[in-house]
Amino acid sequence: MDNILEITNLSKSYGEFSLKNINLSLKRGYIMGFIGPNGAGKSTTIKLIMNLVKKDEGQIRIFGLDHEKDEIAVKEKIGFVYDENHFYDELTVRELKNMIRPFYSRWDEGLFQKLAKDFNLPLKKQIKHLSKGMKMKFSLALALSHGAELLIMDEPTSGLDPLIRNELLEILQEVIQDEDKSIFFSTHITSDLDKVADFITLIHNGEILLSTTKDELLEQYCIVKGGKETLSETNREDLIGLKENKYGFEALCRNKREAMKRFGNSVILEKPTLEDILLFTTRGGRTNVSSY
Ligand SMILES: Nc1ncnc2c1ncn2[C@@H]1O[C@H](COP(=O)(O)OP(=O)(O)OP(=O)(O)O)[C@@H](O)[C@H]1O
Repeated sequence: MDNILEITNLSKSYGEFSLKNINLSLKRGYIMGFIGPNGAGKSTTIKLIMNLVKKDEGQIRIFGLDHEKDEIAVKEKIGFVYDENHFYDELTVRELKNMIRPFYSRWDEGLFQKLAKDFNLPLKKQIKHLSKGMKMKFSLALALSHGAELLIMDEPTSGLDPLIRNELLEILQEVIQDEDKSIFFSTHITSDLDKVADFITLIHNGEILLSTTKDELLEQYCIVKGGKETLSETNREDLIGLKENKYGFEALCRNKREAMKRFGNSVILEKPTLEDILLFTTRGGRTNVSSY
């Protein structure tokens, strides 16, 4: 297996919040969606990968290299696209591109010009006058023009209107046609991932609750709905995010076959969306989630 990103036993503590023993890996040529509610630890994990904050423990290997010791070599091949205005506001798009370009030995000016055209980037406009969607596309054009093999994107679609979001997702799908590239993409908008993600990693309270292929997740998990009388001490053990009221219950189950065996025809089994999986696994109440 050719892992482009491999995180092993990563921990980081910030007083009240801590990332606990994070393990995940991403293969070359795939898109991983990194989902979790607000404050789950997504940005912290990304900052640790980018070596913007120091880890307490663990190992992060990117392209097989250590992210601290080999930082320069690693960063040449990473495109970091994130959701804050990190640009010099007064510069124009062209001026900023010219400032960034010398830092990358593999810069491809022809590709930048092509992307600028495809994305309709206004080269003469000051950064401060770009819309959020345009800033995101500019950031992506910079990343692709320096030959990034791994795109790390922190909430790239948040705050974008549905049209621009869709456009951005289509661009990502095109990027991934090049089998050498991989994308690690954090979001709390799960519908973005329905379309593009190959793998899903879910983080909650600083812990990875699951990390697997999207198809496996959507095929194996199911929502169980039924009357209260169908719940027993044994069959409730496998239920995730169980909600009960006086009429009945609903919960998520990790294994559709197991749910069929346990409940038979007495309940309704529904196919969950990624959003359902996120909501059931992270909401209060009884949870029972394995770490894959
Ligand atoms: N520098 C810091 N010092 C102290 N606490 C921090 C620091 N950075 C983040 N935290 C805390 O760590 C927790 C996780 O934050 P993080 O930004 O990683 O979450 P997130 O999953 O990206 O959330 P969101 O979707 O809201 O951006 C939060 O409780 C946050 O307050």
